[in-house]
Amino acid sequence: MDIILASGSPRRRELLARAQLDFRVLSVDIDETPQDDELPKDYIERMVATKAMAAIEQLNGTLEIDENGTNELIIILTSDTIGVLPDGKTVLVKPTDREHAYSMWQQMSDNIHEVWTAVQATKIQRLPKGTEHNASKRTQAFQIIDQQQITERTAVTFIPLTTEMMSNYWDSGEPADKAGGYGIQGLGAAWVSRINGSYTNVVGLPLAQTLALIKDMTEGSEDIVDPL
Ligand SMILES: Cc1cn([C@H]2C[C@H](O)[C@@H](COP(=O)(O)OP(=O)(O)OP(=O)(O)O)O2)c(=O)[nH]c1=O
Repeated sequence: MDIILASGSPRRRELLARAQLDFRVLSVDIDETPQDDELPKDYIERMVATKAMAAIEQLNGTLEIDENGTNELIIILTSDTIGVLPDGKTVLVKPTDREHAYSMWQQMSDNIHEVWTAVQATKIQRLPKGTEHNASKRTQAFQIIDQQQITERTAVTFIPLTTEMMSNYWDSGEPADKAGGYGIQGLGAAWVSRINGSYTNVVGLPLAQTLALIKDMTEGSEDIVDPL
């Protein structure tokens, strides 16, 4: 069973590598803009599903890699991390600029927010040669045979933040590509007084839960993946 981590996040790659299983990485690029009034649950589930479809599209474009018909079953892992404010509605994504980061941090200062990471495992099978079909002029070489999603939540408490702290942190460059504009694994750790829940979930991939998902999806098959 091939495992593909469809993610451009170096953090996710590092976390999954700790499980010592073989996997390939594919970068996907999708529009991550939340829709108006989209609830966190709807947004995060839409994100992991859209990333999975984008990954399958990319695989369709690289047919020659699997031309000899080996590795017919593939599990694609996609993931998305957001912050959610105590109102249960406000989604914290990656900051678009300094002002956006400040406005998120002001709401997180001296407060508890949740970090949610959703993971989707999509099991696909390569169609036998000659049975690929055309949909919207693109050759579909795979069919989805199973897909499961999990969402893990971790409560994170921030210390009170001053404007100077926010300014210095933004200037470090660390916040730009991270949900809620901070990295608990980096300088952002100094702002976190407490967490309740999975640490790896905050960093972007709840490792134990992701491995359980992979195991569950491969159970009963010839090559069950049982990491560590
Ligand atoms: C809260 C928090 C988030 N993050 C990161 C995890 C995710 O990489 C990122 C949220 O953006 P995502 O859209 O979830 O992921 P991504 O764009 O980095 O990667 P891809 O979509 O290709 O899988 O924020 C941290 O690294 N540390 C933290 O403490």
